[in-house]
Amino acid sequence: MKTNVLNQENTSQKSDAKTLWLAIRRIFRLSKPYRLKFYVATVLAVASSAVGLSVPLGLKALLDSVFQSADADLLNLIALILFGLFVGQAFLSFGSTYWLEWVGERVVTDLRKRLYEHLQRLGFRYFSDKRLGEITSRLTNDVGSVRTALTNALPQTITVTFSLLGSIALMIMLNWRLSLIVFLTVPVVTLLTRYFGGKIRKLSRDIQDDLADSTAVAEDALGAIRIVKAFAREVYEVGRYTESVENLFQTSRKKILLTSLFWSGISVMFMTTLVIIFWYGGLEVLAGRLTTGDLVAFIFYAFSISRSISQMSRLYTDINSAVGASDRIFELLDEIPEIQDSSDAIAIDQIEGRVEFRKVWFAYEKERPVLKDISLDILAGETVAVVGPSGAGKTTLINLIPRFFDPQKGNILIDGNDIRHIKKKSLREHIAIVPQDVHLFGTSIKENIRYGKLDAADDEIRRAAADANALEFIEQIPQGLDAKVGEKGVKLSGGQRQRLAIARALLKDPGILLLDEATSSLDSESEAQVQEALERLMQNRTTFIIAHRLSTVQHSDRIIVIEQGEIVQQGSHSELLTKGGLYKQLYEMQFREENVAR
Ligand SMILES: Nc1ncnc2c1ncn2[C@@H]1O[C@H](COP(=O)(O)OP(=O)(O)OP(=O)(O)O)[C@@H](O)[C@H]1O
Repeated sequence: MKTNVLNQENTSQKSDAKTLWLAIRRIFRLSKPYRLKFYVATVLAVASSAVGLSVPLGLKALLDSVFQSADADLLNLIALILFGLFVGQAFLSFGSTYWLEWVGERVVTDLRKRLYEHLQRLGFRYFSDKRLGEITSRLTNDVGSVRTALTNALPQTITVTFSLLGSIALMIMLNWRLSLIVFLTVPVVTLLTRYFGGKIRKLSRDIQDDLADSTAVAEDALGAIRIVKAFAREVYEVGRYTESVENLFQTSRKKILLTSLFWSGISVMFMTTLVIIFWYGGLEVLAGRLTTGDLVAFIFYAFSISRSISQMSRLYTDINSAVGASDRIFELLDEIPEIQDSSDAIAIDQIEGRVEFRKVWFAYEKERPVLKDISLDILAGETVAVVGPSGAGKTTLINLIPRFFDPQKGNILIDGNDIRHIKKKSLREHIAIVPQDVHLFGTSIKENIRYGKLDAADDEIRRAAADANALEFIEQIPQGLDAKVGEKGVKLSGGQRQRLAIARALLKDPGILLLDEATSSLDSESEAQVQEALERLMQNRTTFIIAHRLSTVQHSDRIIVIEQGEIVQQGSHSELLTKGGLYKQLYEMQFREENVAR
């Protein structure tokens, strides 16, 4: 039983060391494009430590010239040389610091770009499973840790190892018996480092998780500030945030405690060793086996060894911290985008707009199909309303057309081409969505409309705004089209935002239009204006409309009724009313409710 536990510990230590090593290699690989600069900087840093190593020898010569040879000229010369060495060291260290930091910042910039690009490629599923704050935390906080590993930890490891080995060699040359005392501490330090290193790495990952968690909590609440205020939940939200940052504090405190304990332990050990060296070295000088210069040089090397070993231990903890954070970055970079272009995917220039669903099955989670055996054949230019109870699968159905998700079974075709064989970018160029909850970017109204066609000229934008019934209200705003939209468009009403979204879609001029409850949250005056704009937008394109209010979809060419992921009815409004069934029930229920409301 006991051996089993030991074996397990052994294996986990080995695999720990392996993951650590793999992560370091991966972090190091990020600097590949700047390898030359990195190597130059490292060589400069090593040269600077080499100069540092020669300083005690200079001091020894200086002291011996005074105490043993009593030679003033030699003393002057050595002092000059020492001064030269210090100046040289300063230059070398400037060069190495500058270039290492340069490489670090460069790698961080590249990594941020790469992460962001990767995030943009990931599918909907990834974003619906994660909180936004968690993702942004990776872009900001975690990337910073990789920078530390690359600019500080890795190069320092090289220079510290160099100066450690150099000091050891020179020390043995000076007096091997005295050196033995220093070496006795090595196994203890190694054991301590291994023990604390693993724990610190785990805590570092926990810290990054807690940090991400608190960012997510804040972003959640600040993003929904209207709801927070409407429910007067400011104090509650402060409480939620406080709890998460306090958690972070507790984890950080544990890490600080462990790091400081470890550090102080090492420090005490080395100071004790130094005292022993002073004492034993003094005895050797008294016995005539060591000169004063030798002893001073020796003490310098012992200091240098002590500094190198404690630096190494610190570096080990730093690297462990960085690896903890970098795990999260690499995890994100390794996430494979769910929706990818197949190798034979084609780009399409123009589309007619015929949409076919062939026996389509879709599930978000295994064994729980949300769409079941959907078959549809929609003609180009047709207006199709998708109706049904809440949770029936309406949004899911239209989300499959731009490939936000891929069905598990069956195919979707546009103009006879399976959408899996159309380049994703090209497919989405031909589809526009007007959702219920319009998102506006924090730029100008003009830029928000231009999002539909990035190279649109100003007069095209103006025309689109006019056709979307938006120009009138835009012109009442002092800066007009150039007015900035507040974060998430808080300065505009729901109906105004809808009309900007319509202008955006008009500019895009897509073959297929998806309207997801576009008018459901508007009052009747706003709705009339939006409805009119929508009708203009729907002309000559295949349109799918999801609507809860059936009065808005009566004039559609076809109404599809979905219940629990299945198409239960389809036909025109009058056909469905005559046939009876779910549509008639839903319609009569709403008709009664609207009459009561009046
Ligand atoms: N990202 C998701 N992950 C897991 N399940 C989901 C996801 N999105 C939707 N669902 C589930 O799939 C089902 C269909 O959802 P969908 O949004 O398509 O319905 P809907 O008919 O548009 O509903 P509503 O009219 O209320 O908007 C629901 O049971 C919903 O809980």
